Amino acid sequence: MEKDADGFYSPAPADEHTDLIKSSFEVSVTLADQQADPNSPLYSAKTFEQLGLHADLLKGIYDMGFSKPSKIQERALPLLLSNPPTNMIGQSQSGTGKTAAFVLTMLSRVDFSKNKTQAICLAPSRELARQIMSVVVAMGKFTPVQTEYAIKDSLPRGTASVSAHIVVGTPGTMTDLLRRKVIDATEVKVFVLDEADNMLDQDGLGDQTLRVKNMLPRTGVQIILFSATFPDHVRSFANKFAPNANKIELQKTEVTVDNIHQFYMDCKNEEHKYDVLVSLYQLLTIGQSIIFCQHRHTADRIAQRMSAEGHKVASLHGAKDASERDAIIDSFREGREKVLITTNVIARGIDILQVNMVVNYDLPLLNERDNWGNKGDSRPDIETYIHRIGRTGRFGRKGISINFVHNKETWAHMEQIEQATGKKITRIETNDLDEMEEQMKKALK
Ligand SMILES: Nc1ncnc2c1ncn2[C@@H]1O[C@H](COP(=O)(O)OP(=O)(O)OP(=O)(O)O)[C@@H](O)[C@H]1O
Repeated sequence: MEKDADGFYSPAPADEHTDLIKSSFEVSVTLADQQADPNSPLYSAKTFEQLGLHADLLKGIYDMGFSKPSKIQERALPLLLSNPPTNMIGQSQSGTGKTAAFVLTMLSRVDFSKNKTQAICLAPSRELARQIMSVVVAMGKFTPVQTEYAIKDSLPRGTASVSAHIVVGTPGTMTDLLRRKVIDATEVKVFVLDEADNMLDQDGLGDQTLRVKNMLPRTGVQIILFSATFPDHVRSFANKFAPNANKIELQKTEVTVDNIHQFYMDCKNEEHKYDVLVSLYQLLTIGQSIIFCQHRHTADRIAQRMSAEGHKVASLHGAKDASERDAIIDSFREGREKVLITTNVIARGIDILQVNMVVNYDLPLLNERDNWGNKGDSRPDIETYIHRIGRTGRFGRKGISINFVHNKETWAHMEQIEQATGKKITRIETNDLDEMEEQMKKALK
């Protein structure tokens, strides 16, 4: 099975199982080469057969077109599947296959003869929850797995109870369904947090996630935390949340993958950023692109302006209603839209292989407030940066990110990002389209 036009999995013609990574530019690197390179995060010495998976799940994996596990899958799966179940805190770069590791664990631990919820997975956005569900359904294709969403507007009004084996959702709706006993948690034995550092952050979803955990059985639940990033300030909470966990960790400088080439453009001012973005349009539409803004209103404003000037772009953010959000991301997955202007709502986890360019129209910032709630000095949000650029360069593919800087402050932010990630960010001139195209082609080769 390969991803269909919707970006979800569906059966592929037999001859389409190829290791060649497709891109709009000619690409010579093959996935097989990378999976044979011990320095690659995709490397594995083992086969899926050696990881102790059930035959029905192996069928699901091969049907998705996977041939070898990645490093995180090889290392995590034996630990995740061993008995007695042990908690896991797992870190691996963006786009290296963490989803399969936790989805296979949920599917392996479910007793399909019991119509009870046995695994719960939380993600920070409805878009990511829906994507994870598509992987559960694809990998579980040869099992009798029943699934249900816990995302806004997903259950018909008046649903009294859910008996699905696996429930995937966002923390607010999950809390609501557990509290109202629509989901019976008494038989839950696996609890997964994808993007765990974000889910546990006290400034973010931490409280809600803890509320969900407190409604699960006190013992006998295997807690699985996965992310590409685990900043120091959430590590200690993660250790408490998933006690005695097996840990797979990355060094700080290993967190970004080398196949994403990072650039910056020195814009004159805020308005010039818009002009530069418009001048990039042709390059943005060679493959697909995601443009990240700090605020919803910026995303809307840019999208409206560009549309009015005849460019085809879409915008997506958390202020849109659920059905509209689903339609926009589905349309982008299908490739009907090539440029998506958005906020941090889809900075994490979203896996669309055709995305070969990410633009940080605004660099991501931490919400710094002093004790009185006033805005203090701004600092770049390094983790969000890493996740944003990780929307390209999925599973060994090449990708490009471009940061727009336009004043002293944004320059300083970019330098801090460069320092923290240990990766060079190369300048591209804003006024030389040919050179820009050349650089980009080189980066994608
Ligand atoms: N063993 C494999 N062989 C081939 N493709 C794989 C394999 N494992 C995962 N993939 C593919 O790699 C892509 C990235 O996987 P996934 O979305 O799980 O990454 P991730 O590590 O969760 O990234 P992020 O940190 O951004 O959430 C997906 O398209 C997935 O189908």
